[in-house]
Amino acid sequence: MTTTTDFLSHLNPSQRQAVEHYCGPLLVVAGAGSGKTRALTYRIANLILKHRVDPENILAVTFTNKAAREMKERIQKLFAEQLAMKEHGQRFDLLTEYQQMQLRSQVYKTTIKNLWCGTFHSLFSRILRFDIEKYVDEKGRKWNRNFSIFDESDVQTVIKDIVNKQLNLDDKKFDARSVRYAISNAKNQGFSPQEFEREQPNYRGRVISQVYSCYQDRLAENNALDFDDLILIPTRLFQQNEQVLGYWHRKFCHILVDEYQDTNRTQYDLIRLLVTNGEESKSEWEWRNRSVFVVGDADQSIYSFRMADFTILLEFQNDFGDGLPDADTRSMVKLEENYRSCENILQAANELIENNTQRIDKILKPTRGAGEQIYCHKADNELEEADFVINQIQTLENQNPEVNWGNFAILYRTNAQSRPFEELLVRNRIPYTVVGGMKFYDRKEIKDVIAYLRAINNPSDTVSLLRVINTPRRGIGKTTIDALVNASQQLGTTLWEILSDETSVNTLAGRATKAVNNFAAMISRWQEQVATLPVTEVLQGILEDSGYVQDLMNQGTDEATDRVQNVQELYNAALQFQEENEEISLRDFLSSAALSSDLDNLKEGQTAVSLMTLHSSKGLEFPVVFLVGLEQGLFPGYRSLSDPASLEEERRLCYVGITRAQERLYLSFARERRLYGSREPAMRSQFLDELPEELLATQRKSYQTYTKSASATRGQQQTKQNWQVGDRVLHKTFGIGEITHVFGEGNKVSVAIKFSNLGQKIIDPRVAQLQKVD
Ligand SMILES: Nc1ncnc2c1ncn2[C@@H]1O[C@H](COP(=O)(O)OP(=O)(O)OP(=O)(O)O)[C@@H](O)[C@H]1O
Ligand SMILES: [Mg+2]
Repeated sequence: MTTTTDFLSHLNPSQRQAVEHYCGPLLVVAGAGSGKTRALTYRIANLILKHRVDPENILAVTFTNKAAREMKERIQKLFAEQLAMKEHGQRFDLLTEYQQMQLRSQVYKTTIKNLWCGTFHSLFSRILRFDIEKYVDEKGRKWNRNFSIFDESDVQTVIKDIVNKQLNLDDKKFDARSVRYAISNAKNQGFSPQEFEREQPNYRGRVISQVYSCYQDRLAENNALDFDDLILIPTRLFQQNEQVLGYWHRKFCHILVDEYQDTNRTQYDLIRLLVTNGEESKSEWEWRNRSVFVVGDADQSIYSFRMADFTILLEFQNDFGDGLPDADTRSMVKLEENYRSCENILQAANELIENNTQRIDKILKPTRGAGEQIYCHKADNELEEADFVINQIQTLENQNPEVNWGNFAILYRTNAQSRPFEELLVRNRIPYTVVGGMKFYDRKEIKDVIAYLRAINNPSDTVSLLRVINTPRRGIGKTTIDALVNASQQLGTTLWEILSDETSVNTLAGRATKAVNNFAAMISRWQEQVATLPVTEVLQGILEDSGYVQDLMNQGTDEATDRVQNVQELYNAALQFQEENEEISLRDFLSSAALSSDLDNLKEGQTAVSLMTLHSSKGLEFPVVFLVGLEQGLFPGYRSLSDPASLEEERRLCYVGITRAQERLYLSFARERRLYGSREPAMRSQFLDELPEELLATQRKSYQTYTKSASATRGQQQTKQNWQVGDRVLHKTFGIGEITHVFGEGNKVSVAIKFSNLGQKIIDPRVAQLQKVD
């Protein structure tokens, strides 16, 4: 008979030490692929199985929704295996399908559904659905439980409106994007508009703080929150209200955080408040039956542009170990074996990251064989690079029966790089997903339908009402809408209060009176029914009543048919949501929709090539990885070339990319690239030069075939000017340097020169009047 802790045999001794840790703080630091996430997952299982912790008392924070789902699936599997032995005396995989299904559903009901496991945003939006009514902001404003979550495009709409109409600012100087970024930064640092204004030394900053203040007014008027609020407001609420904090502190006795190196200050504040109940430190006694367990790798900290701060990880032991004897030795575990990547890949990653100065040295030992060499491909341009990658994918897929499309990932620095790969994948009929690209929930038709649901759920949500009031067209024109909006602004009421009052509508809406009244009556009707009907019925009902789908069908174009299918897919999502969740009200569905991304659609074992930015690839692994666009100015990015700290961040990003690969890694760069419109010569990334040469193979054969076809389309190759790699040259400003690359042909030639103090620069020799020196 198997015991309940048998699953611990899947762990090495250090992982086991981490998993079996029960009370107090514990930090697990280790390099990529060393089983940190596995340790965290198993620890949850161990808390429940061995220490009999109620799943409701566990809070597990992951970096993506996909990671949360995977974690829950793993735990479900572990538990089902345990139950199989206990109830049937058999291994799970030997049971009948029916028995397996029964066990899984039993585990789901008793454990998984009660576990609080998700991203910071999803977990804390759930907490706000309980408690936001107890929160009061600095101006005394309140929100109710049905709050809407504004996504990026809602936020941009609101900001544009404030800049252009409310404050009459020049939208070139105060473009919505940069203003939004500044406001988001302020929020991530925990500043209210007033606090932010006090920090501003100049005119621009003060104007932005004014926009911030108006923006907060709008959010409050709409009973809405943005993504940053989902973190900031719980922090404030916890600081404001001891009882609320006390409740959640008592509830979550065990808190676990994955990817802790990418936590920002406000997220950290939240965790700290929950762990300590707002007290300075905890004595040994107070840690009884309580723990905080975080795992991370400072070398994989890649979100500093979102204010992530890996010193939070480095300070963990001081932060939470205060008041404990020998906190230093007791509260940290290091993992040193890498289980993911073949030795060559791992060695390349290790050598690369050693070039960073800001790091703590750590050991990462291979457990797998050397594997293949890393292939480095030099392409003529971005099209030929894509050609190379897709060819390799096809060849590997054809040659190996056990390989499927899901084994491949193409990773790039910026989203804009995906297009040539996508085009070739489509042309070759290879299934693929773009992770984190155009999100399903960003599509127009989905946003329209969601806006209907949001307006029903939260009638104060003017942004949503305005989106659907005349979609599909029902004869409510701009003049009527303006009149209604103006009236609401002048009276200081919500738009809905005007719309739902027939007398006001009759006075204001002119010829559109009937249409407006019908629209308002339709929304009210569904508002009344929402409490008693499942989401799917509300959705179907509003789609019929509003004529939205009918209108699309009448259009009869391919595009409209696509849109109808997407709306159908949303219905499927609602259905799935109802089947999977306990809390199935419309507001919960809207929260989950607002927080999902395409990353969620990538299911385990799915057979499609994955395309994503390096940032989205964190925590994932693939047998074959193509890391493309390794060029100076692209990766590392242009701005980081003159800023050592951000160069180190780019290097960490490269480390993340390399360590996603399990068996094969391909690196590529192009000599010339068209990006954002213009075609520019490019130079191989310095990161390539930082990798051990003996591990790299250049694919001569395929390189030659590809260059042949590419140059054939361009016509005869012209001879280069007499500049050659290795030439020593004198530049009138930068002094003497050595040519490392020659780009372009004929009179379009440019050269890369390495200057001893300045690094490499690309220069047009004619403009710079370069002179050769001996
Ligand atoms: N003790 C072990 N024995 C065998 N395989 C293991 C062990 N621990 C982890 N693995 C496997 O190694 C791979 C990497 O594990 P995991 O994703 O947990 O690493 P990680 O440290 O979280 O990586 P990252 O830093 O990229 O997030 C996974 O496929 C996992 O199943
Ligand atoms: Mg991990």
